[in-house]
Amino acid sequence: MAQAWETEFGAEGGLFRSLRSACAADWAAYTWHPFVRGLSDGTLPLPAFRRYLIQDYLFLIHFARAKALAVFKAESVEAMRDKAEAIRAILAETTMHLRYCEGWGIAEAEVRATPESAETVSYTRYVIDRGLAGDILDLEVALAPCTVGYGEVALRILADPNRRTEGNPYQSWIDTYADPGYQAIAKAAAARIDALGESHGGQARFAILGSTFAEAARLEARFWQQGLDAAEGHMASYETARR
Ligand SMILES: Cc1ncc(CN)c(N)n1
Repeated sequence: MAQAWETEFGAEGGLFRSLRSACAADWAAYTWHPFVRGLSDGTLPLPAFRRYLIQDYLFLIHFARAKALAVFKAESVEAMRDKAEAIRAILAETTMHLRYCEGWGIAEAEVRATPESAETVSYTRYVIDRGLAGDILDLEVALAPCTVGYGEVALRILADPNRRTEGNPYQSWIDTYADPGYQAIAKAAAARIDALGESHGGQARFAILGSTFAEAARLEARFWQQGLDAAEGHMASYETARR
């Protein structure tokens, strides 16, 4: 039987699912990364999460810029309106980040002053570049692994038999992406890829679109990995526990 996250996003035969299955190994490495499994069972070392979360705040600011580019490149006024709403949602997402940081005694000004990591720069600027060089479909395909992937990550966590539900320090992170509001955004992003695939020649452009999508999925996996790498001193016992 298919898992919930396999059927929840995009339509059967649509461009989103074709892109996801064309890079199945990269996609699985992203959406069920050891970092994600550590969020689920609550064993992720806190320094790994802290590093990730601060960089993710910076990531979201640049992602909002990429979405603003999607307003510029939009094919219709309706699409512009939807994207404007998506920008509002992505900036609202950062409130969760700031709540965690506040709990650690880290003020927003300090988060903003943190230098971007190579992983943050490479992922965000890659997406912006795909949008600048291409059309709205190239850009939306580069954006989709972010928006849809976290929807899938949350569903995988909810279905995880090892999930820690009591006293999980990462519960509010999980709640943010399992929330019906976020899930609806993720579904709409996958549906948009399907629709643009139809209207903008997705099949004829599949080779380049597939490589953009797979690259973004790999950049997502590296984004988690930077958290684990930053917590190296704490990692030996974590990795032993994961085996
Ligand atoms: C790196 C990354 N990818 C996706 C998301 C979900 N918007 C996020 N917050 N950060």
